[in-house]
Amino acid sequence: MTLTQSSSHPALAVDGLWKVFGPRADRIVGTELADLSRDELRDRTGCLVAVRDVSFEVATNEVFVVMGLSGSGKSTLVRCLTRLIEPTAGAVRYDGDDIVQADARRLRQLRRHRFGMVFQHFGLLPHRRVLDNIGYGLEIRGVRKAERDRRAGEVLDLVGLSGYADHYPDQLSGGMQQRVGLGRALAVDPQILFFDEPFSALDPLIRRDMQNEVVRLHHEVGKTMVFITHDLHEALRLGDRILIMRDGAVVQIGRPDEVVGAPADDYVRDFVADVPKSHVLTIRWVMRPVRPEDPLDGPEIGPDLIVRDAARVVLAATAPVRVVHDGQLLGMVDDDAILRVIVAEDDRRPAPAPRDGSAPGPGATTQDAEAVVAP
Ligand SMILES: Nc1ncnc2c1ncn2[C@@H]1O[C@H](COP(=O)(O)OP(=O)(O)OP(=O)(O)O)[C@@H](O)[C@H]1O
Repeated sequence: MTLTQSSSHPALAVDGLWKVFGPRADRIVGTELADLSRDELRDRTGCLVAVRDVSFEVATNEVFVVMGLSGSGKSTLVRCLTRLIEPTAGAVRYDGDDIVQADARRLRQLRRHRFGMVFQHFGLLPHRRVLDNIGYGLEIRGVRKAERDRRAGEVLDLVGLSGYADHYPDQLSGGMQQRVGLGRALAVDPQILFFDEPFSALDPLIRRDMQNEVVRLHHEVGKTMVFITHDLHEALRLGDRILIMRDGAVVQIGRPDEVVGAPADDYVRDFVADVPKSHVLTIRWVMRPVRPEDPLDGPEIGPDLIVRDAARVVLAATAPVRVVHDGQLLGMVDDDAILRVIVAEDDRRPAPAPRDGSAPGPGATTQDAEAVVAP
């Protein structure tokens, strides 16, 4: 998971997307009615705005996570992306092809050939073996049985279910059933995989296992993934970038370190308050400008190294560590900067502001930089 920002040719581009439930929903979009409170809007029109003018892009091979509390509109959003729910307004483009404008035939084609979906309730066919469940999408595409079984067999190994081809879903644990769901989505070799809270029903250990599985699969097959969750830790673990939603609208889109290091508002700040910052923030967030008197013979590290992973090198060094990218010296890191982040995780009392004018990460405010070291 190395991609951190959208490329010029995104796999998915969402532009001004709205979903309003209720009668004559399109009269709400972009008017002052949409600014009414939820209750007022319901009383006056019988409508509810579930997705509010949402725009974002997902780069090819990116893992893009949509996160928000229950009712914030995540499921509605992801269903609009494949038109399982009909958007009220806006565009959803795949390689430039707007799915909102697609006729029924084109829509079917897109769904069969481009998308894979993994939901919380696995939706497995109970009377079919694991192998046949995994091959189901290929069957719908009209792929012959021998080829289906060959491909399903490959995917079976990929999702860690070797030896379970002939089992039936009810003979498997929840985690294993979700592996079948994952396998079924992967078997058709989709361009984009959509996950709608796929692991919410699993117990925490299995859930972690499955998250690792997604990370591993992403490394192996390198798919574009859109992942919905209400769990911040899941979002931070999986996402190249995270979109945070509230009341149907986008509150922030950023890399995990940006969301944790520079939360857009109090809503996000609350979300990330308990995140161990050294596990998420990169060296970029704690380095300071180079001073003329700095010795330049210390060790060298990259700016995107996670603070926790850099701690050993920095704390063992006898000179300040140089932060270098593409041969360019970006800044320096001292023991202090590392310790401030780590100590702040144990001790949430206000700590002193940085003494050395440490450079906060890209786009951060002074307040954000202080929040990083002294939450
Ligand atoms: N078919 C529908 N008709 C009317 N309102 C709906 C419909 N589906 C969802 N909503 C409302 O839209 C809002 C967003 O719901 P949605 O399920 O997308 O949120 P969510 O963030 O996915 O929540 P959860 O995590 O609980 O599933 C909620 O207020 C919900 O009650």
